[in-house]
Amino acid sequence: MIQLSAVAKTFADQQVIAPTDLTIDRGQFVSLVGPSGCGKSTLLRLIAGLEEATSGQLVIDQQPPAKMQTAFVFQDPTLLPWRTTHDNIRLPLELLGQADAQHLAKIPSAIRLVGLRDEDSRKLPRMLSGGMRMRVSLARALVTDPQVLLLDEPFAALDDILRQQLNEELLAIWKQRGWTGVFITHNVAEAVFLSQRVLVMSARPGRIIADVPIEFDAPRNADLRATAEFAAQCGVVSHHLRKGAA
Ligand SMILES: Nc1ncnc2c1ncn2[C@@H]1O[C@H](COP(=O)(O)OP(=O)(O)OP(=O)(O)O)[C@@H](O)[C@H]1O
Repeated sequence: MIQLSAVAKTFADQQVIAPTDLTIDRGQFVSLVGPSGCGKSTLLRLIAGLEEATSGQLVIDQQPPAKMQTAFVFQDPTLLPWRTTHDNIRLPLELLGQADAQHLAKIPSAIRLVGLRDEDSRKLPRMLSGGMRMRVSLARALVTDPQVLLLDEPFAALDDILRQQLNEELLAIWKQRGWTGVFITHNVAEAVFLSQRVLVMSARPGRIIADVPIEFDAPRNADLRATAEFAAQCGVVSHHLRKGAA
């Protein structure tokens, strides 16, 4: 469980995040939407332990976040160009001192989990499409079996159909692996499709102004996007977004 109690963040006298209380249950998938610059990435970095709160307390399963196993996926896949798919995915295991046979054996299943083929494991990033590079980035995050997966606009650079396909695959992986997910997006439909809750932040200093439960049953697929209920949920989130940006 991720728990924030009155967590605030200030950079050089400018408050970016106003005191915020938030609880995210273990295994929940939550999206974070809000106007540009409202502090979404900063909140994610606080959860990852990459930034320290200026005040308040943030714990994951009662521990400070730096001690927990979290993994990040960014919009830019940031693959090392001289390393193959396999060796890019191997990198976090090396950094964690886990480059032993038992851990390395997880790489082929991570490659298959994200929809890549075994032969892709020998390719360099320049030989892969944008979507395939994002899959490698996702596999690199998942190979360490994180408890918390933090995703900062991972699919923003991809075309819409591929983005929808990756949304569906991400949900299937989440169901299978059960990590806690915190997903930043500017796309309301993406947030509603993926999440059990959509948190809406206000303009800076960021505050959570709405916590919208999304209760669609599994499986969530392309048919769901075409329903009136889905459009209505997107409308609710958009309404809060407009209020928060004002
Ligand atoms: N390390 C830092 N030092 C100083 N200011 C920072 C730092 N990191 C973020 N900021 C500022 O904090 C504010 C919030 O940034 P953040 O990236 O969290 O917003 P965001 O909601 O993710 O934005 P976007 O949607 O455009 O990606 C911005 O004004 C940014 O310039």
